[in-house]
Amino acid sequence: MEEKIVEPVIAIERLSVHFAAKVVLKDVSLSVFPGELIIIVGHSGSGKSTLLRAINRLNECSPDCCTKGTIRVRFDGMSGDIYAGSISPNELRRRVGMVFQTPAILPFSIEKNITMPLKVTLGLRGQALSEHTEWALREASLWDEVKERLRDDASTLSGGQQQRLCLARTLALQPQALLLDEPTASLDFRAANRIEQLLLRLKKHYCIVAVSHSLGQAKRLADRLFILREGRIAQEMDRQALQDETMFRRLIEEAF
Ligand SMILES: Nc1ncnc2c1ncn2[C@@H]1O[C@H](COP(=O)(O)OP(=O)(O)OP(=O)(O)O)[C@@H](O)[C@H]1O
Repeated sequence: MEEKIVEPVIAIERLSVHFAAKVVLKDVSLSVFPGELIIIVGHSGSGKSTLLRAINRLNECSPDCCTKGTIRVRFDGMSGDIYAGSISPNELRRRVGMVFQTPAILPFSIEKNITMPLKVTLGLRGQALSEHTEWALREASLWDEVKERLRDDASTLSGGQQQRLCLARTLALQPQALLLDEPTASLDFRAANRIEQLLLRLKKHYCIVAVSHSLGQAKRLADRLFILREGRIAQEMDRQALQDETMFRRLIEEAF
């Protein structure tokens, strides 16, 4: 029987990023396959957030940023090198949703945090708008907690709920990949655990690249782990290496 070749959804090749004279990423290559959850770890300042931001071209918001190398994507309705000029950053960011470390809620009600981007970006109105809003809140495992208080200000939610609201807002635009920058960093154990369970469910439908400071979290969640050191990939571990305690410790010691 012919073996089916699985193509990566995101293929990063020899990516280098500078801010003015400062080299932050050097020759980074990694691929993300369908349904994979990739975790990036590394010391503070090793370039983890810069790598995430390169995938949806957010580094370009800094005028002194220079990016070299390629990032090829294969999404429904979009394929090619995102830096080659034929893909618009806005279209790219719809397909590659990003959630930041500190929940970036909008200063409106819980409901409006979802409906506003849906109206502006997808032009939804009426019944379609409310159905899609409910779908996104369910997808982020938040609906049952907020369905009776949709008109309350989003700032009245707990930190973990705000993080899931941000995730719901990202999912509402139906991305094909998710970039998560330390999604549980500001949460207590219980709230972090809820997000972890949610990510394990979501990875069946989206490919996910997450930055984490927790090796325990990486062991629990990652299909593959990448360790960044001074802007380069110092180590890659697959699920087997992550589960083998002796190998895991040896590779971590080598890389850090
Ligand atoms: N817009 C920018 N302009 C100049 N330097 C930047 C910019 N963004 C990031 N840097 C620098 O790039 C380096 C890597 O930053 P980055 O945020 O990617 O690190 P990180 O590994 O995510 O760190 P942390 O774990 O502390 O969040 C840092 O030295 C940072 O100061």
